[in-house]
Amino acid sequence: MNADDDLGVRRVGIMGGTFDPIHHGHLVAASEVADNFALDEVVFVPTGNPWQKDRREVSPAEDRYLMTVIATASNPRFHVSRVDIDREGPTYTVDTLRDIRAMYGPKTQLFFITGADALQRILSWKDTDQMFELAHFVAVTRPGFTLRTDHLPADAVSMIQVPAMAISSTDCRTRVAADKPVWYLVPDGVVQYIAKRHLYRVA
Ligand SMILES: Nc1ncnc2c1ncn2[C@@H]1O[C@H](COP(=O)(O)OP(=O)(O)OP(=O)(O)O)[C@@H](O)[C@H]1O
Ligand SMILES: O=C(O)c1ccc[n+]([C@@H]2O[C@H](COP(=O)([O-])O)[C@@H](O)[C@H]2O)c1
Repeated sequence: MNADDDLGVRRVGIMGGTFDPIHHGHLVAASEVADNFALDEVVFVPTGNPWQKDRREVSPAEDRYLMTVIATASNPRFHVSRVDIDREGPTYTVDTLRDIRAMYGPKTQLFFITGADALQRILSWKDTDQMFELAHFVAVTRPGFTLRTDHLPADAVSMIQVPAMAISSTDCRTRVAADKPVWYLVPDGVVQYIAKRHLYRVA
């Protein structure tokens, strides 16, 4: 138990991502941050309209949402929120944080989890000053990317080292398209969901 528990403050992690598909890199990142920051829970938030991704490549939101539900179902501290997929327009993290805060109430401390690659682009996101006021940002290491925070306000971001998972959603999609396996890169249920819905097949 930490000091915040005594005051009734709930520590909630937010793992935002396009999750097309969700893979073990996402799950390890969330689990490691939950452990390091004594989080009560982590809410996975699939994007609605990820405006910085190439839209042609993004699968329907309901497929990405369901894969996220399947991947997180076995962990009692992992949850999935529809706030970003149910909101119209481009997905901005400042809106995600406002919506989650409204749902959880003022006695909540929010921790937004992000990989090293996303952190490099974070100053191009919308309303970053407000974003940094709404949550503490936790950046995790990712193979192939340098984790640095010298361009960001010192007290807004923490960095942690997580076990290296050289997995990306892009690589998973490419593998499925080439008829190569994604077993053990993504949870078993997600492998089966991809096959059932014929996701990432070229024809
Ligand atoms: N292997 C990984 N290790 C650590 N963090 C990761 C890893 N993969 C993704 N992340 C982080 O998870 C968040 C969501 O990532 P996203 O859903 O875009 O997956 P992705 O693998 O980067 O996708 P894509 O290859 O389609 O760009 C981002 O903050 C990203 O930096
Ligand atoms: O707020 C923004 O402008 C913004 C711009 C790009 C990405 N994000 C968020 O960063 C998270 C990871 O995004 P992505 O595109 O790497 O899957 C996800 O929660 C996005 O909503 C947020």
